[in-house]
Amino acid sequence: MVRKRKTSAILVKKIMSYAQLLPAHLHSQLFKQVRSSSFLCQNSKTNQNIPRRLVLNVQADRSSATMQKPEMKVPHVLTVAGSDSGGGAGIQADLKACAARQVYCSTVVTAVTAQNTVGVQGVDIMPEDFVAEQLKSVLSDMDVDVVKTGMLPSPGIVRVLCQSLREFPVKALVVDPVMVSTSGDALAGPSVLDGLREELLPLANIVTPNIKEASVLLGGVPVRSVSDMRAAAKLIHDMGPRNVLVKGGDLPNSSDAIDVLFDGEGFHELCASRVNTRNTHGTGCTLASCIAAELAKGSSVLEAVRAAKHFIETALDYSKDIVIGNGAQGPFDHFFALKKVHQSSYRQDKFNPNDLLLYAVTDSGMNRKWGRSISDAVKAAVEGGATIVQLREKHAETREFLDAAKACLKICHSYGVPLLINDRIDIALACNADGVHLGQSDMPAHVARTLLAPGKIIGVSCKTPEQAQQAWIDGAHYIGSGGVYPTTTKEDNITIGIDGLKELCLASKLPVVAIGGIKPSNVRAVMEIGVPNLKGVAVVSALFDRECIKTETENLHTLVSEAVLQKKRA
Ligand SMILES: Cc1ncc(COP(=O)(O)OP(=O)(O)O)c(N)n1
Ligand SMILES: Cc1ncsc1CCOP(=O)(O)O
Ligand SMILES: [Mg+2]
Repeated sequence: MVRKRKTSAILVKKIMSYAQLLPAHLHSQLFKQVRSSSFLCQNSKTNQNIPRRLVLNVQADRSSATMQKPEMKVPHVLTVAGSDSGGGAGIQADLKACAARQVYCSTVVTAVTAQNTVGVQGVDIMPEDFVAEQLKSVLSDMDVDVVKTGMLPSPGIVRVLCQSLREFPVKALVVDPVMVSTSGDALAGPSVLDGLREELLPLANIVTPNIKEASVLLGGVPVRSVSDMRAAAKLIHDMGPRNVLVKGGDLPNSSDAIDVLFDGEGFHELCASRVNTRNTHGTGCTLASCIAAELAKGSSVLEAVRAAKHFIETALDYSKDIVIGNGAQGPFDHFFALKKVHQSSYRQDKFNPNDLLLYAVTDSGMNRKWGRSISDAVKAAVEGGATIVQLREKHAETREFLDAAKACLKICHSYGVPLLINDRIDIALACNADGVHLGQSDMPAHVARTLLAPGKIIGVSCKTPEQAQQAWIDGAHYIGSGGVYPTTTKEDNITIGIDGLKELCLASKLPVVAIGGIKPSNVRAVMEIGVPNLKGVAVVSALFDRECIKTETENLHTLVSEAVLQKKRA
């Protein structure tokens, strides 16, 4: 009896999947036959049971009813790199990074290294003809979106790669100019440099040198500070790549991992917390592969770089205590998201607490006063360096709010900045915003969590340690706390002062952003309260009730970044 029920469940499943392959007009035939008793026969090739009469009908009907083939384009990165027998870097890191970012990855192997956590014991370089053959195999057949390069150990390999890229153009090229392994062993000699500089870099959308590689690319110019990194990024940009990301992870005397991105017009300084761990082997390969994966999915360069940096920071933090190998530098775990050990995964997914640095909160009254649309105001704020935006449109009609939210989402995402909606979960759901900000009288965060997709950000306003404790239990990602100073933006708002803010921060594990009356003259005093989970300031009038939003945002961004750096140095 039990067996019979099991069998029929399997058959129903099979029939349903078979139905998906058929043109719609054959579905009714299939289901009619399912009800009759003699509907199964064996397919001679696959030995699978399939509906008998339907097979005959499909054969008779071939000319008009071709089998429907469901087509789904899979984002695809091709990595052209060396194999690391230890599995931490090279091709192996690239495969894991792309898999973790849900992107398909094909591989062209340029060299095989004998390598472990101690160092590189041997390198066998592939003949350039065979690299060319691998490139042709993949590029002539598969729909590759982005090519990412790692170890290119001979000038001939650089040459055949450039020839292949000209023959089979792709959407983007990410060049990680790998020259030295993390253990200090040389992986590409000076003979490769000319080809890299003259042939490959002009084809690249982005090149990602660390400070040592930037220095080598520039013929030995020292790169020792953030301002050296900016100068180096500009000079490397002159070699032809559209974007240059100089990675400052090895900068001396820096408690943060600061990278500089130059896009030919302006600089973006991207800051991530330095994770104290030995397990950093493969971070360069992984970062470049994540950037490639995000570009393959359609992100902008800035968005891709931000997402990749956040991925690395989270992976390093998750893996900081794992032990693989006996050497000085171990690999890390790319698949932290599969292991729900840390916190529940939604708390980590999309949210980067560093994004709270300069939180721009809009106000419809102020935009009306200055004759600006919501999207123009938001554009100016993100151009000026706002790191997260909240639409707080208390008087907007639903449709107007939704249209504005959609437009703002496009703008924010093109700068890699998350967009949250104040109060209105319906608007957040309808425009697929990155999350919501909720007050004490809004929907409780744990209920909002059940409505929003996993990974969407939830912020909660709190004035007291008890409210902060509840926000943590409810699964909030961050707390907005204030008014720190008196404000006219929010009626009847109780001021908690610097002391109230500090007390709340100390009582919570969650990242906190301070709000209420914050402006250039007091931002330093707020950030100086000396608690690690105070991540930034949220501001309405000091940005949106001013003549030039972009200038005010730039100014405040500089002040708050300086305050954070100083806090870290202290
Ligand atoms: C970042 C941030 N913090 C606090 C608030 C205030 O939210 P709430 O208490 O719900 O008040 P309204 O903004 O809805 O008036 C906020 N909006 N953002
Ligand atoms: C929304 C909100 N919540 C607490 S204070 C405040 C208003 C902040 O506005 P401003 O930055 O203009 O003081
Ligand atoms: Mg509210």
